[in-house]
Amino acid sequence: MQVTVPQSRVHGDAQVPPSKSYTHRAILAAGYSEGALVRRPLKSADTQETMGVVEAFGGDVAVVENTLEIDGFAGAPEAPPDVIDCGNSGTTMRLATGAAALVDGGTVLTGDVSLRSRPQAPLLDAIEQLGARARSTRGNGQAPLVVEGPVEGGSVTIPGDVSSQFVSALLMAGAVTAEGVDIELSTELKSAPYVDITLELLDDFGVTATETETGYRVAGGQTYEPPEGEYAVPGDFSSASYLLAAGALAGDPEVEVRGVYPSAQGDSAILDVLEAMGADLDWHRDDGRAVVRRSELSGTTVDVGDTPDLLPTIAALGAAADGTTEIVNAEHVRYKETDRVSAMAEELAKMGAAVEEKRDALIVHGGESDLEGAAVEGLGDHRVVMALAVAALVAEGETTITGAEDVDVSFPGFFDTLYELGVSVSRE
Ligand SMILES: O=C(O)C1=C[C@@H](OP(=O)(O)O)[C@@H](O)[C@H](O)C1
Ligand SMILES: C=C(OP(=O)(O)O)C(=O)O
Repeated sequence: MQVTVPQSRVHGDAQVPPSKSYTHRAILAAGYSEGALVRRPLKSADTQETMGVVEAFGGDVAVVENTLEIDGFAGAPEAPPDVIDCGNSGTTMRLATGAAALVDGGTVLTGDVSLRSRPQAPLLDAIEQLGARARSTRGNGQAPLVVEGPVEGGSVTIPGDVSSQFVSALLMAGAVTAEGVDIELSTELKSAPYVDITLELLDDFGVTATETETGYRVAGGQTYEPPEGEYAVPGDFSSASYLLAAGALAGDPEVEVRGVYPSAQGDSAILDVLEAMGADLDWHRDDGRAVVRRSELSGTTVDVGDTPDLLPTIAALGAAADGTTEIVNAEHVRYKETDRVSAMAEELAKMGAAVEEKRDALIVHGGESDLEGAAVEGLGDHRVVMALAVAALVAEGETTITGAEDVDVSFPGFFDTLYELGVSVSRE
């Protein structure tokens, strides 16, 4: 699907969708339990893949209105009856690979063309360190993957600068091993707040895991069980970032974003980034509302080491702001659904932005000329599509974006929400 977004003003209020990261973890944690309810889950393409994983390992997931009723596999995933296809979802593949290490038997995992190009080797290597077999069928560290368990637990050394999801996967699986898992990081950890999300979610399911001086540790023999048998998912700050950015660039005069309560989500930093760029906003933390008014923005420097998913949004903001925006510590942002550093450089350039790409940084020289509507590509990446739609709000004329259906990965109602905020989006 291609969408056309005309230069527009936005006004009104919008509810953010539930968090993708918490939903994935809650579904799998319920899978590791005897059974649990997950309230207000994100229903999207990626979280659907994680529901499939729980079923593949012997659990059951029923969608009943706004709740997932999950029968778990009680810490003992069964050998899946078929190949597990994780679609486009890196989180699903990494968390499922961790669970596969517990299976007394073999698990084969694959995904779409994007996911089959993303790095998995450090996780495979960690599982081998725990004594199981874990291979990439092509020997290139990418899916398809074959994992043959079971592991009993133990110690692993793993780099932290490729994906934090490897750590999250080992912690979630490690809790139900006999011996537990000790993770030593051999490099600095990127995307660290996502491990904090994992620790918080584990705690909510009655599982203890801790940060150590050199990494993380989870004791074995633990049982997943949320209080009262249920867990409610909070709102998603990565998704909120597009709506907040839309308000700052094109609010007429303001947009109210609802469902943004203080959270372990690193991407809540979007509010600080917007303030640093000069946005006029109020974050009412107690009632989870942020009101953002159209503002003259100026460039800033943002380190996205902790917040890789904000890069596309910040790049779009930078293209419309005065002065230079430097997005640094961004090398790991190249290992996503697409290489987002080069994707944003190329697509924003088509809209007239002056963008410089470095291996680990994206430098956007905003305000040198006005953005112009253009034909741009979503490149199979939901966040690229949404960030380009935000830039389109302030680009002269109209912008067409290909692959707009990819928003289904994390924010299925994204274009409906823009429409409700007053943007005459057309789809073909
Ligand atoms: O664990 C998670 O929920 C996620 C971790 C991050 O990935 P990396 O840890 O691979 O950077 C993030 O980019 C992704 O969207 C979601
Ligand atoms: C990178 C992302 O997700 P995943 O790693 O789960 O594919 C994302 O949502 O931006």
